[in-house]
Amino acid sequence: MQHYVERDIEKILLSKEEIAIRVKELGEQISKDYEGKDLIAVGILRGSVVFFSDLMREIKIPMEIDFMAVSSYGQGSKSTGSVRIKYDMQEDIRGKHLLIIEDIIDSGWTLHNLLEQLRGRKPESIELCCLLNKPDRREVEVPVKYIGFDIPDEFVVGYGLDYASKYRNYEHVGILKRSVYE
Ligand SMILES: O=P(O)(O)OC[C@H]1O[C@H](OP(=O)(O)OP(=O)(O)O)[C@H](O)[C@@H]1O
Ligand code: HPA
Repeated sequence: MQHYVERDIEKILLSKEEIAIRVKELGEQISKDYEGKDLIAVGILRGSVVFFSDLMREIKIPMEIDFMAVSSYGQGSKSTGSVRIKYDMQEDIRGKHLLIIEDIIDSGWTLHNLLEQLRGRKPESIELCCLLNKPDRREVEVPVKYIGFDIPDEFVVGYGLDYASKYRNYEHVGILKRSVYE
């Protein structure tokens, strides 16, 4: 059966096979960097769920997991200011090494604002891990230690990423046809 997403995408940007190779590399790097450390990985809902579940299985050291859901104020023309926490993590991160897992960094405001808030909770360290990075869209500098892929300024869906809450359940990352959103 043809996947419904295929009707609406221009082309596949990253196949599930390419993604799997890169996710394995990231998992190996994270496993080395955090060996002997108290690691907690926190996934940002909802876009990161597919990446998160694949990545955690490539991390070969003890770890905790948790989740948050956030939204930036002023979506569209995303502005400075705070991020609204819609669902907070359940674990206390004081003294732990926190690794935030995101699907994509675009303007950078979501992660910039989230970092500000989480620093106040006094984790031992905080690092960011994003599957996708759109460097051409950045409005604020954000230190992302682990990046899966730099991608062009195109709207992408699949592997957890959505447009209007659809397309998350597509196994590849595809470029959405402009006719879908213009
Ligand atoms: O760098 P920025 O310009 O701030 O954009 C990146 C954010 O936008 C997306 O979230 P979205 O609000 O679409 O929520 P979702 O994860 O539920 O899809 C994505 O998951 C990041 O959180
Ligand atoms: O290209 C994208 N796709 C899905 N969600 C996003 N949020 C920022 N950029 C994107």
